[in-house]
Amino acid sequence: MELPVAFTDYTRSFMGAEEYNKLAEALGGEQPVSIRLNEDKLGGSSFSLFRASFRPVPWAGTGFYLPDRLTFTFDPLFHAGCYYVQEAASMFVEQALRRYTGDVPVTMLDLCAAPGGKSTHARSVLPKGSLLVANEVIRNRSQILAENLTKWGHPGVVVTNNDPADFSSLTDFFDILLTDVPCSGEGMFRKDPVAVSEWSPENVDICWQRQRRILSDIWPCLKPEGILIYSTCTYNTKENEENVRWMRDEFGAEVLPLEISADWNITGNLLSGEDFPVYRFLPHRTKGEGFFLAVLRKPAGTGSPNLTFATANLNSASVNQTSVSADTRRKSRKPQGRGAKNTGISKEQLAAIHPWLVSSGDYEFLLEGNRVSAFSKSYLPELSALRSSLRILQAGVDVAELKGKDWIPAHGLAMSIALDPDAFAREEIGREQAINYLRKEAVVLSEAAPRGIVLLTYKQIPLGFVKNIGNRANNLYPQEWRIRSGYLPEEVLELATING
Ligand SMILES: C[S@@+](CC[C@H](N)C(=O)[O-])C[C@H]1O[C@@H](n2cnc3c(N)ncnc32)[C@H](O)[C@@H]1O
Repeated sequence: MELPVAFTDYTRSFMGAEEYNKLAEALGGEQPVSIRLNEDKLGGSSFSLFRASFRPVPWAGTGFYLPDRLTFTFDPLFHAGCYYVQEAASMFVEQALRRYTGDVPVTMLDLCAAPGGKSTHARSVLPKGSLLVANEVIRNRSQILAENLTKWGHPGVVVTNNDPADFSSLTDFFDILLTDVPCSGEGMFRKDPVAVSEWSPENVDICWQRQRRILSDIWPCLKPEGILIYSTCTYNTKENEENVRWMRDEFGAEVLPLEISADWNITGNLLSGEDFPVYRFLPHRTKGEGFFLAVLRKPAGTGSPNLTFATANLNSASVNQTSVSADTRRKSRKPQGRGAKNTGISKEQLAAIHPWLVSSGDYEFLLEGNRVSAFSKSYLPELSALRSSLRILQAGVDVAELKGKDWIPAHGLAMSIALDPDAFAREEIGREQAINYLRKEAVVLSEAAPRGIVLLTYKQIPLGFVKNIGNRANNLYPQEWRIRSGYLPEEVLELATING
């Protein structure tokens, strides 16, 4: 691989020639393939099977290296949210979450979340009863984020589409912040040739300045003693150690250690004269791409400082917009609840869909026009506060839409782990039919199949709904998520096959 000369010179200067040469050699080598399984959907037995057959990613309880790339697009279990294809090093976020969350539910913001690798991961690792807000500033990427989180199926998620500065009124709101910031992407050189062609020293400078602006914007939203996890997929110290040092000095943050095993071959601080704990993954030492992570704690009892960060090159957004106190926030706009007025939906109609969720009493059923979603009652004040400042794409489980007199269950419900398994008639289908269904083509079920709304399953995992009218079944799969490729590879390597 031909690397930019300025990158080579700079990286060699802080890594040393020997280490740099090994890195450069590894960048020309093969990329490992890794996935993270969804324990909530697959259950325990899949994990033991995988552990017996594949090498686990040592720092992630549900991560595995695969010998070959699965044919993800044509694997129904991929579309059903049973696993996420994720680069192994970035699964290290799990160590930070496990070390600094206990058993008590937390409110977490994943600020730069699309396409959703770390959000889906965090959602699997956070203490039970926690709320995750997953945000992405770029509109079309936020749709992909929402899709991936819907498929992952956890009900305790809000997806937003905002700039970091839009969070400014949510002071002292989150217990955990994850800032997996946009970066110069040196750690992706092996995976993505575009990252090499787009690299320049000027871009590194733009990146570290943008990262500081993002951090300044979001820091006030962290509660005192809250935890910020900072990560990049780049090697240079400007976007890594120097930004962590800047947060330490500017915000009074404490840089925290993680427990790691020597076998993981993680590299520490490479900034001369500093030894605060940071965690670097270098591809010649660990099986994965380049990754950097540090954990910082906000000092106790400091009200949020009014931080501003100005850069010469960027339009810096001020964070000093009008702030509301936590009390005022809690009194703000209440989401429309059960039996809300002016929707034309009666309490009786709404009651008919409550049994579709397990523990339905834990949820508030929220109406928007003819659509109903279910959101945890424990987080309604937080949802109100989020609603008052952010653009929310989805909150909780999308349950159903009333069409005429009939409730049509939403695809989000089929994907959700909150779905009551006995709520709908089920029909198990084979691979070919599953692919047709995911292409949103017509599906014909067996003569014996039940009529009406039927939940299709593949290997007993819910794939989505159809309305079976006998000679055909109307496909209720979301049009925008359908498999567009008409091509079907002759040999398909899917999770179900390699999982025995
Ligand atoms: C490294 S990627 C995130 C990857 C994601 N965390 C995951 O694990 O799948 C960084 C994200 O930041 C978003 N981004 C770009 N500019 C941004 C900005 N100014 N503020 C916040 N996020 C930004 C990008 O669109 C991108 O989705």
